[in-house]
Amino acid sequence: MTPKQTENLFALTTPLYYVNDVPHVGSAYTTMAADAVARFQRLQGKSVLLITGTDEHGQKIQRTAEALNRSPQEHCDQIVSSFESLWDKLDIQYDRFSRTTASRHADIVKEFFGRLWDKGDIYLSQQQGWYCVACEEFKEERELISEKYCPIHTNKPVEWRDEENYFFRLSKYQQQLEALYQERPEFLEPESRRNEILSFIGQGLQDFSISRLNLEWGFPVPVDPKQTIYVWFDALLGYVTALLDSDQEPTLENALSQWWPINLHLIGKDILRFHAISWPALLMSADLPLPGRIFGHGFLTKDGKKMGKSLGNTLDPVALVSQFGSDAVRYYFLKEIEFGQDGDFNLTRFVNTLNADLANDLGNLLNRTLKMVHKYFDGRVPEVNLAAMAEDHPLKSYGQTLGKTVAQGYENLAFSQICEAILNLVQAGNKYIDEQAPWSLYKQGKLDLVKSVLYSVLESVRLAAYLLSPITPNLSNRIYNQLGFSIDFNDKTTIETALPYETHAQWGVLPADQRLAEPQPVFLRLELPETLSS
Ligand SMILES: Nc1ncnc2c1ncn2[C@@H]1O[C@H](COP(=O)(O)OP(=O)(O)OP(=O)(O)O)[C@@H](O)[C@H]1O
Repeated sequence: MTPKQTENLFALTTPLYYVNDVPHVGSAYTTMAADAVARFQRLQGKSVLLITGTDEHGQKIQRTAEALNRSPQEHCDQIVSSFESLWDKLDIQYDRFSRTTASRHADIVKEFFGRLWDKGDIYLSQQQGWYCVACEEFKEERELISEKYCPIHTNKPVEWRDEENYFFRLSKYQQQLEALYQERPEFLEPESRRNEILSFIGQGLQDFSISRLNLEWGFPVPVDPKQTIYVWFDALLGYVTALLDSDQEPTLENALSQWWPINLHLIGKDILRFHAISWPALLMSADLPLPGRIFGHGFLTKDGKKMGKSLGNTLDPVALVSQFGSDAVRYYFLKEIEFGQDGDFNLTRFVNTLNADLANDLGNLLNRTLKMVHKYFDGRVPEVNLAAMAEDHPLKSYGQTLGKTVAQGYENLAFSQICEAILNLVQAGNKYIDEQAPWSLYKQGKLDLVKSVLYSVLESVRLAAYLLSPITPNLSNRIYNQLGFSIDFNDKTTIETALPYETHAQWGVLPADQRLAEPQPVFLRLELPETLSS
């Protein structure tokens, strides 16, 4: 296999979402995080491949389609379009949308199955156990709630299964998996998830079935077409199929030639075992290198329960975006729920956070400063001697190190800390301008001081807008435009050259004499609605 050709590539994935229903804010959560990482990596000059898509096979989808009187394919097509349209509304810049019903995916799955078969890692045996169709997963009896529900889907009882299936020899990879987690602790984050998986592996891994009888909706097992390939076997390989260019022959060699191994899989903790145990073991069996890193984040909850399509307790992201805009939704979820932890949604907190952080602290600071620059300096960035500014200047000293801190935050997927660190600069800007009172300095004729104060505040707002741009690209665009730049954070073809991190994440980038636009509110205050409507 050709190793990854250059360090300059960064491939990442969201889960391929089940199409049992339209997406909800939970599906959006992982995708917004993935998009923020992808945008940050582009600013770092990387060529990025952001993969999202849909998992369309299996009993869960077949039953959903039957209940709606649609053919499974027709059903999948309808739901897929709602995912695509939500990603557009949320400004998600994905590069590949992988559908597991694509014919090229069938070729990849067949070839992969063949590798494992030739290795002797697949065999026929009897499968007995409790199956949760909503998870598409067998459950241990001890995991069940009231003896019949899986811990997540407490509205759909598990079903007893007793059938002959093909099995994958997971147990053979027990030691290799243990070694993986010992040698590469960063393979799975956060630490709490890694501990959970280590304890699961420590109990002893069992082989698992990778085919189903009496299920039409899926790919036939290549060696026995009466059986259908298990949805998760096929879904995980959707990440590999997505790596093919549209004009490439669907072979494993082609798929793995450029972007493999994928750098980062972002998932929710519900699908942790599939990614942290089954996926590396399947890849080990196929003699393929493993992905760089998996991050299993927490759940958005409603009344303490995971929001989900199967439970039906979801929040409609389309309604949220229509009412408040995509930046607001992206900022709120990434800032207010620590990535890795669970968090409940609260509409009042949503409105208050956005008004406080983006409308007041950031937006007003820019607005009032711009007004003064228009009044005192004819709307041009005042010229200052940056080198002469004291090293302990509160904005300069913080601004000089912020780019590094924030880059570390994006690498660590610490979105909440990133927002806090940027907000600290903005709040320091507000405090500084109030203390310095440039309007009084102007009256006293201290023009050099006025210039220095206004420049350092504008530069702080610029830096904040730049560093926030992976999370709030439209707000950052508006701020940059008011500061006189004609650069588009949403143009991923030019961003690498027009807005490189190594330059724009520094302090002192705003060019003297640059003409500023007329001040306009960059983030309108939100009103608390009585209800959310689509
Ligand atoms: N409540 C949630 N909080 C955070 N992420 C979620 C949530 N619900 C879904 N996700 C994201 O979607 C992935 C699961 O996708 P899936 O299509 O199974 O959605 P689902 O709504 O959980 O479906 P179901 O309720 O039928 O299990 C998770 O791993 C996570 O990435």
